[in-house]
Amino acid sequence: MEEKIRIAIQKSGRLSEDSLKLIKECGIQFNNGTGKLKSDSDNFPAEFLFLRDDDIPGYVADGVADIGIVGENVSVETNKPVHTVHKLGFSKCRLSLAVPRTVEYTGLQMFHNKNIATSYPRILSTYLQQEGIEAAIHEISGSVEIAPSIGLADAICDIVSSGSTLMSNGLKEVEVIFRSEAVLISSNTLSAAKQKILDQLLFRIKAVQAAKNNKYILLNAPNHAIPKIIDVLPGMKSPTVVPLAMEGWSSIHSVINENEFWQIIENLREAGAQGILVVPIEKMII
Ligand SMILES: Nc1ncnc2c1ncn2[C@@H]1O[C@H](COP(=O)(O)OP(=O)(O)OP(=O)(O)O)[C@@H](O)[C@H]1O
Ligand SMILES: O=P(O)(O)OC[C@H]1O[C@H](OP(=O)(O)OP(=O)(O)O)[C@H](O)[C@@H]1O
Ligand SMILES: [Mg+2]
Repeated sequence: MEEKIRIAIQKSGRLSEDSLKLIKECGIQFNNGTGKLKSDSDNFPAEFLFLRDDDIPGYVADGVADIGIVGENVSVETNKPVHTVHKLGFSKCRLSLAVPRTVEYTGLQMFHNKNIATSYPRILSTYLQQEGIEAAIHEISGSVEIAPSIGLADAICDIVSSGSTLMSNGLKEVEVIFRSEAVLISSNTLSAAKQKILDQLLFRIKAVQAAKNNKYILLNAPNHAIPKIIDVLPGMKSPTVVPLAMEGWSSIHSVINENEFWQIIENLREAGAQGILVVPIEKMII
């Protein structure tokens, strides 16, 4: 029988939608109808398991799943023997210490002998130990932000993204202790056949990510401006230059990175570029 890789994905929550989107962008089809907890792909050697995110590192470590998508926060907190294969760039958040808004924050020393509520006791205790702070950690599994207002703790350590949950619970963020994003994790003991499937999947993921981070650019320029424009454009190897029907003009094509996008556009205009078109890239194989 053909070998398949078992991929664990969060059933529903903050990671689910982007995880499914990434799999789809990798061209992998499967049916994840409501309530379905297991599904086979019909065009890639993979089987999907839909699980609670906290259980994913454990399943991957035990070999029940071969690979999985989880937040780094959960992977580090659960401390299971798994390998982090690749950062996926979504579900970005931070783990922060927060105190009631009315408290004047004077520094980490303030947490000495205080009671801190969190769902991340391992990450928090490692951090406090490194910083030489002795505090009591009160572990709770959810709705952590409520703890100070009901007298359960002096402070909290929880996930923050926009900060709006902290704000609506009368809290303020005072220290970031960990930054997280979704990661692909794998078992430390993959068979050679499964490793090969993982490599194929990774190749596709990297092509999808590269496409998102880059844009295809087309522009027109008078031929005398071409050397200056080529200096500005990076290109995958070097820009493509093709003559226009109009004598003395060319069309130049290249690929530019999202991060340097506006600076490059400005430089191109200064160098004499006209009619600049920027289009998204579907997949990019470097
Ligand atoms: N507000 C947020 N913004 C961005 N990423 C977040 C946010 N909250 C959580 N995450 C990331 O998404 C992961 C899953 O969050 P979610 O809230 O869905 O977990 P959960 O409630 O424990 O889900 P489950 O029911 O699967 O156990 C977190 O571990 C974290 O990495
Ligand atoms: O800074 P913010 O943008 O407000 O995001 C932070 C909140 O998001 C997460 O909870 P979520 O909304 O996923 O609910 P949950 O606690 O039920 O998982 C997290 O546990 C925080 O409470
Ligand atoms: Mg969970």
